[in-house]
Amino acid sequence: MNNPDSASLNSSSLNIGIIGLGAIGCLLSSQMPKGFNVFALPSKTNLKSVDFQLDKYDQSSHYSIPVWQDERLDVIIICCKATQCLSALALWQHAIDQHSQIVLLQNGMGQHELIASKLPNNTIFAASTTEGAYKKEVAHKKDNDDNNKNNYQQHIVHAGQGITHWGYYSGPNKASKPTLKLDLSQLEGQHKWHNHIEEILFAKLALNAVINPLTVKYYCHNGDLLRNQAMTQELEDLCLETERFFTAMKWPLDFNLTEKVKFIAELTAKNLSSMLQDIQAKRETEIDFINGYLLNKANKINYNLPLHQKLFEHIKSLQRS
Ligand SMILES: NC(=O)C1=CN([C@@H]2O[C@H](COP(=O)(O)OP(=O)(O)OC[C@H]3O[C@@H](n4cnc5c(N)ncnc54)[C@H](OP(=O)(O)O)[C@@H]3O)[C@@H](O)[C@H]2O)C=CC1
Ligand SMILES: CC(C)(CO)C(=O)C(=O)O
Repeated sequence: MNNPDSASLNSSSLNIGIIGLGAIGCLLSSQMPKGFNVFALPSKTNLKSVDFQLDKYDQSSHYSIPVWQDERLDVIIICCKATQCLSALALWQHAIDQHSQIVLLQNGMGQHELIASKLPNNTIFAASTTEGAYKKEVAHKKDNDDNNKNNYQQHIVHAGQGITHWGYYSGPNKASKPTLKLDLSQLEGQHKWHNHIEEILFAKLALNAVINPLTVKYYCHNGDLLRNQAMTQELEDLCLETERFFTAMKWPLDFNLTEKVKFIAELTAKNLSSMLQDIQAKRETEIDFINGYLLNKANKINYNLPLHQKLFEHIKSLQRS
């Protein structure tokens, strides 16, 4: 289902800002139709544009997204990691006015509450994607001092097609169920409006909280979790602990978690989880917003999650080393 009311808005006159031009931010900006006014809000504020090559369906295309100058932004989509949301907001706070709709597009949970508390007058939406994309390399960096134009060239690979769900999260006019100004039907790829986006966020959280830390613990591809009896047993135990906690919290999970985790691990058998990729690249992981989010909520009701706790401490110790 598409966002019901947005089609009546003239999307081409909208100004869309994208904070975080990494793998998903670049992919999403490439999915905006020509004629949309899309502006980049990257981590390097001195750029004039963010330029990237995107490989998808065996084709390479080049994109150049102008960096936001002072345009009024109707919709701002935050595409950085959950851990980076607060600093990204601080960096680009001046680009946000109270009419800007904010969309958070990350794995994990907790960042929505943090951002909503910083922007109580803005309507917040959440999005979650099963698309797969990665940054191949920084091909080159051009500095043209003559016209003071700096371009930062990235190479993004769209590795797996998926679906992006969008939905209302929070805001000052909750009762009126505000709709997103962006008409999702005009975007390339699969984009769907969801009336209860928390369901999607919680489902992704449960999957990530099992697959990601286990692949780090065993330093393995997703599918390898199912090739060893002891590892599979641990995966099943972790699924059970997670499912029981979701039930205790009355969080939605309308599928059998063990079956779903096994299905996704098999479907993505040759993939390295995003958490393992972060560990390998010595980047901060999203553990605080995945297993850490569960532990935080569990602490508040004196609920024990021993398996999550152990994995959390393990990943944290790896991050420190
Ligand atoms: N990649 C994928 O296939 C998938 C990713 N996701 C989720 O999507 C989210 C984004 O992931 P992904 O695109 O892979 O991550 P990336 O690391 O590729 O991109 C994050 C981007 O945010 C930028 N950024 C960091 N801090 C700031 C800041 N203060 N202001 C502006 N920009 C900032 C980074 O810039 P810099 O590099 O300069 O720090 C980087 O370009 C994550 O939550 C991830 O879990 C979900 C499904 C699939
Ligand atoms: C579902 C999974 C585990 C697939 O790799 C993922 O979303 C991730 O790596 O973050």
